[in-house]
Amino acid sequence: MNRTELRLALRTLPFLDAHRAEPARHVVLAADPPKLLVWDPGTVEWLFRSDGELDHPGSRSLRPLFGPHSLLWVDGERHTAYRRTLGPPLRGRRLSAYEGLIADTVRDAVSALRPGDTVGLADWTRALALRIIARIVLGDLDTRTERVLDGFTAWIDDALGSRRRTLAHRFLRGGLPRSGAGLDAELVSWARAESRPDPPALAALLRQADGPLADLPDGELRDQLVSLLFAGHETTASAAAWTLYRLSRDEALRDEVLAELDAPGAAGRAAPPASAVPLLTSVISETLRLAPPVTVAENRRLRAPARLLGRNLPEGTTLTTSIYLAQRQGEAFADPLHFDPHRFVSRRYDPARYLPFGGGSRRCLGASLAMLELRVIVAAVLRRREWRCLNPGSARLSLRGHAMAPSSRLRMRVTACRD
Ligand code: HEM
Repeated sequence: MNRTELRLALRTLPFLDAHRAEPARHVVLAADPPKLLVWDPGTVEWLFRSDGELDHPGSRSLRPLFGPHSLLWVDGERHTAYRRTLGPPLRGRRLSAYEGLIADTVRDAVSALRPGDTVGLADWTRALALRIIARIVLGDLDTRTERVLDGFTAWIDDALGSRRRTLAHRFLRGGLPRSGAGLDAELVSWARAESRPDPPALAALLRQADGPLADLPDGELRDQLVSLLFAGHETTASAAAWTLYRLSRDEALRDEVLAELDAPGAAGRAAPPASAVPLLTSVISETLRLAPPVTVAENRRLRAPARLLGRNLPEGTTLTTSIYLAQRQGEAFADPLHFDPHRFVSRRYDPARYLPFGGGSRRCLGASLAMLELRVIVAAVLRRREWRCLNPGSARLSLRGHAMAPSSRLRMRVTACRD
């Protein structure tokens, strides 16, 4: 790791902010083999369009956590088979089958919030999002599986919970802590157990898959479970926390969103459709713009030389798209550092400039699920509770592994129940 990469690893956000106005819209991180961080829209568009001819090697920090078989970095027919198995249930009409399960999980979490309670916002949304994705991936929860989730959380906290510890693990101890054979075995046995048939647990769909995914070995199944649980909760939790925080700080905006939730089309629906709540959807979109939970898309590596960014780049070059910087450019977003949800109402942005879920053939598999969860969580909290932030000074962007989450110090005090 050279000095530029070290600066990026140690002081990520200051490093990125310092390059925001860089006219070339890329930074060379390493020379041999070349590694570039890019946010030039033409290059981002090319990368997404060329995805089928690129390798996706994964990142140094996440690869050891998710394992070598994770669908995040397999390529070719195995990757296609994973997307064909897991993609359709997570969008369109099949996704709505999970609405009840999501709404029930959110209802229980909100019911537990009593007036006078103080909660760490990031931890609260993280625990909730993990319960939701665990029920979608693995099936329903009982006391034994609750303990498995506790073990999963303890492991992820150890690996990523503190930036300093994460860096110490990586640089001083030779890598992030592994999940351990016990936790892996428990996850696999949960995934292989009979689960509710409807809506199906994603693990059951993997168990029943044929073609390249028939008879998945335990090790490969474990990598997909960890990948789905992790990718499916840290991200959504971060977006939920930021959205709830923004709304708690802006009463007028909160009242506008509440009025929308009371209007025909949304009233009485725990999972209001996006079309019925355009302002709420815009608040979420603007939150994902300024605080993208995933700051960089997956690494893309050239299999053949290419001319990009005015340079001749050799085979083996790694290009990493900076979602954070792409979404803070003034030519696409007027007054780019200002939080303004109305910029998203009845407006769509170029997918190479607004890309919280990445793009191309690796675009986030859970994008529609995440947006649905966010609508359900925000609608339930706004309708049923009033709370205020006790320490807005802690509402700074901070990194947790690759995810950009609010600091775990950010606390909310529940002031009233509306039920
Ligand atoms: C707000 C929430 C979320 C955000 C911002 C987010 C963002 C992303 C991004 C940026 C990528 C990389 C895309 C690329 O490189 O082009 C990705 C990949 C992925 N995400 Fe999400 N994600 C979210 C929620 C979820 C959820 C709920 C799931 C659960 C299924 C999920 C599963 C995945 C998977 C499996 C991939 C790898 C796709 C592939 O390589 O084919 N994500 N996500």
